[in-house]
Amino acid sequence: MPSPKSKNPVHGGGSPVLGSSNGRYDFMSLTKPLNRSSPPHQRQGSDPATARLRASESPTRRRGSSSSTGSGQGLPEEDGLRLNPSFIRVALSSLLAIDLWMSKTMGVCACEDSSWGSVRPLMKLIEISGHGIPWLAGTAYCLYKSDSATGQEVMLNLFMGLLLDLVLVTIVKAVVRRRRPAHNRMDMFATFSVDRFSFPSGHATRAAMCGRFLLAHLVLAAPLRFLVVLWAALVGLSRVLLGRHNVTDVMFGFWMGYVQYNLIEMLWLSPQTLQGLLGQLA
Ligand SMILES: CC(C)=CCC/C(C)=C/CC/C(C)=C/COP(=O)(O)O
Repeated sequence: MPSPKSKNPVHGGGSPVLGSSNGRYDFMSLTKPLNRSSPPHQRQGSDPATARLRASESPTRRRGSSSSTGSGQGLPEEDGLRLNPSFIRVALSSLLAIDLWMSKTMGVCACEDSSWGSVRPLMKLIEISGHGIPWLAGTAYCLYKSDSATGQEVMLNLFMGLLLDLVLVTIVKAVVRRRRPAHNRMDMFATFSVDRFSFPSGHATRAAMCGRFLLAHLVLAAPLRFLVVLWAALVGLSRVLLGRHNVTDVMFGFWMGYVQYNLIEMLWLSPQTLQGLLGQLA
């Protein structure tokens, strides 16, 4: 049965607020109970004695109660609880709208005809510098060429980190399935089918993870450290400028890559661990 509020939402008294009914946003009362399905005589605590008892209960117990008194005393709390999901939904929708608007506005290199179309080749060069294939191939080459045990250990862990990154990003993309921005041209080099999804940006996760890895294990000189940070930031920025991603894809990607580096440190493969693993395999 349709709720009387959805028929005439503003006539409920109290302050109207946004809420969702049947997937559409309606106005709801802040001061009237929402559940009208049970008749008033079946509601708990409708007699004055029970209402007094309930009023003396601790806030925690009152919060746990699922009924409305109709007296107005416990209502703001209960309504507050009911309103939270709607508020979160409205906040998320607003954030999403801001994200889409910012991403579209910033996608100034999305194609040659775009306002910054002339910078597109440079952005695509930065894109390749954060691609998985050059990173995996370069790390494998350094691992092969390295003649010190420390060098091999570092390169091996970087390689494992890059594989871990590919797996985690693939899983998250497959679960979230967020489409790339409409203004993106799908002319990326060497992509998997899951790369038609945009959340999170694989380039951003790689840039953050490899950036942290380089700073912690390989790059010591201050100017070079600055360049590493600049490179990671440019990789992220280029994803939005090229129209490949929304801003939130890149921000989440940076966070995910940052956390992935912590995972590499936790799972760090020492030469002893490696020898043990290889020994078990042999
Ligand atoms: C050896 C092997 C399995 C290599 C795969 C490397 C590869 C194709 C990585 C995909 C890189 C890519 C296009 C990621 C998408 O990045 P977004 O920033 O657009 O999410």
